[in-house]
Amino acid sequence: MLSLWARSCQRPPVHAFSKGFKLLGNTRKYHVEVAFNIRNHQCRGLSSSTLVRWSARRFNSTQSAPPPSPPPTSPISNSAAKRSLLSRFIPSSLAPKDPNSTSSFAKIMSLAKPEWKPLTIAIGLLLVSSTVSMSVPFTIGKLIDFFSTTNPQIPFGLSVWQASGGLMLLFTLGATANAGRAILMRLSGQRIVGRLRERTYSAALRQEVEFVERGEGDVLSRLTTDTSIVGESVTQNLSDGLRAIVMSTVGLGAMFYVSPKLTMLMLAVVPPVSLGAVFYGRYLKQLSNKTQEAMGEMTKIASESLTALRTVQSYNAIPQEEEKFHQKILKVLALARKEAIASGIFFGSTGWSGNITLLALLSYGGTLVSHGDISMGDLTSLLLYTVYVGSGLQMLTTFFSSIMRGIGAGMRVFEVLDRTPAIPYGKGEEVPQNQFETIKFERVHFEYPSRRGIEILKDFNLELTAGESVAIVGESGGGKSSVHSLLLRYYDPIQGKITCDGKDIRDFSTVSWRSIIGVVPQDPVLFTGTIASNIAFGNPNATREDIEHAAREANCEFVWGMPNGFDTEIGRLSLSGGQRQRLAIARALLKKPVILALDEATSSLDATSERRVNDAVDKILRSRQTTVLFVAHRLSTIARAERIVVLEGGRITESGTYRELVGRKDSRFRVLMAAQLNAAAGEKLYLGEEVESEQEDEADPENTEEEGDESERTRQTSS
Ligand SMILES: Nc1ncnc2c1ncn2[C@@H]1O[C@H](COP(=O)(O)OP(=O)(O)OP(=O)(O)O)[C@@H](O)[C@H]1O
Repeated sequence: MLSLWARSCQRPPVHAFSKGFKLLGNTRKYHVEVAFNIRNHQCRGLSSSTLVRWSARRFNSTQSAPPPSPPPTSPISNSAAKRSLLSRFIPSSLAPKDPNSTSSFAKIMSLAKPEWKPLTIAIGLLLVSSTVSMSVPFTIGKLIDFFSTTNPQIPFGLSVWQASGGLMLLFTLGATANAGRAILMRLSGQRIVGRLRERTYSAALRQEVEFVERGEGDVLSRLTTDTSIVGESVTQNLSDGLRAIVMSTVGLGAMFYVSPKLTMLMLAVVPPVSLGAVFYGRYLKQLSNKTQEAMGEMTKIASESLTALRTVQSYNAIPQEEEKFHQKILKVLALARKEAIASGIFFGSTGWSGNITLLALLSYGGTLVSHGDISMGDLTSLLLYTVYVGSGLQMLTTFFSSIMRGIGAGMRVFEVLDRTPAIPYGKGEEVPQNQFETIKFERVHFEYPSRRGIEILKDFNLELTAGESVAIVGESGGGKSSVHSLLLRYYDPIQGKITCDGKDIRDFSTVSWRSIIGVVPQDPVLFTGTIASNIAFGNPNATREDIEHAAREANCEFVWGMPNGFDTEIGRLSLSGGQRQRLAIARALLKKPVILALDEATSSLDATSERRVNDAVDKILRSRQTTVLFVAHRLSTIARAERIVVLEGGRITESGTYRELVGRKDSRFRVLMAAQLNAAAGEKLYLGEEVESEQEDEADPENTEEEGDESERTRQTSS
């Protein structure tokens, strides 16, 4: 009976797997989208407050809970945590000993601080409902004695109906208080989780891209499942814990009042159960951490293949992806099995010891009744109180293990929250004015943090002057895009520096620095929304005229042909490669960048799209208001740049105008271009086209020089 009762009272541990996903069905999509596009968020130089506001809007629109209040600007303070109202209610013996756990515990408690009002009311209601329910065994005992006497007397001279009515009122009061407590706790819990998610999300967005890109799944799992476990710990589990404490202490007090001898007998089971609870809780915390890590890996596999569904399907790689996911699921299940066995053993043995105690109480209590030491009603009350105390103790165990689980999850969440990004976000000086004279890469050495020991750039030097356009050419994988990554401060050099008018760009705030740079990546990313919102990404205040002007400048004429024009809803991949590039150019132009980092799309564009993109680029070059750093592959783009630099072996080996480089008989540039022209000629031959004359035209430096001269002339005229 005790075990049955206890089992019904015991809250099953929150299973992170199902719960996290259920809770986050809608929000998840957005987090995945953003986690995958973190470079875009950062390079747009969105201000922190805009990001938080924006994410909160998108986030809250998918939550049923009331909107969370704006996130506090300061990080969680430890001193505040120590003063936390709720921490006073947690017995110190329950607080974990490991210093990391202790601070995580304090921080978790501090999360409840803004909710102190509803939580205090909830605690008051909890006391009321617990007092009422604790009076039930006593009342039942009295009723049994009342009905088993020949001349029943109700205290205070009340009639049976009056007494019944009074009891009914009391129980209704208890039930109402219980309902109020549950509602307040749940709402506070949702608000706490909402706030925690917002803060974690903001912290994740501010990390250097490498951190998020290396463990996207893990960050998402922290953001979703771990935060909900923490929220659960701080409200629901805490409420259950308080209830358990009230039930056990009041129950024990009542038992001592009825029969000290029987109470001592019952207490024999408490020490072994408590010891078991401590070990069980600690073991569960370790398991919980491992489970969350395994969940992160699982999420990463799923999000990677779902976002690349076209590739997965085109390569018939569904079985392969299923197998990878299955392996991760097996890992999660192995951990869940360990947890199931541990909880089975623990709850089975506590239930067994509870039943044995009850049996002992019945036998010894029966003897006491037969000797007339206690009444039948007293024995009944005592047995019922034992059940209450037993279930209270079991709830305490669950509470302890849930708190341990919450601490484990909290440590993972706070790891992101408290992490200092390797590239500080938004700290540093403002870029003085929106114009500069030179940007220099000075003796830059660079290697990716994930591939230490492999230098991509070795003693790389490059100078850009205001308004100049420079094309970096080189072999694939030579490090051209890495130069852009360094310029945008996705990474910092391991040696050397990048300076703007002599000042190291590391001294500038990343927000301010990135705000002067427009980026057109090789494979531009679109966000779910309208074409207008995609062009205005990072420029929430742009007017429709600004957006249309930028679109016109970028040759996005296809937008006017769409049924809903700029209000056409698009998804990640719902435009062609060329359209996406032009849209990305419009997005960059809207920002009115001082520097434009343009990574040319190579294979995705056909001849017409290429021409449209190049026309758009020409317009930018003609204005000479923007310094352009191209990563270029196609001769048609390369010829447009005022200066070409050849990147080989991690350094610049040649530099000059198109005419100069082509004019040098032994230049590496000629070799690189010849390889490209041969490839192009091969393509045309394959298509059965007449190539000779065209190839001659294109390969003849004189012809391309004319094109270069033409663009130079146009630039000079406009400037
Ligand atoms: N995030 C990363 N982590 C580790 N290594 C990377 C990363 N990105 C690129 N690399 C490596 O750095 C080298 C230079 O890459 P990068 O993209 O800069 O070359 P690229 O010249 O732009 O190539 P392509 O012309 O093919 O676009 C390559 O060997 C690549 O594998």
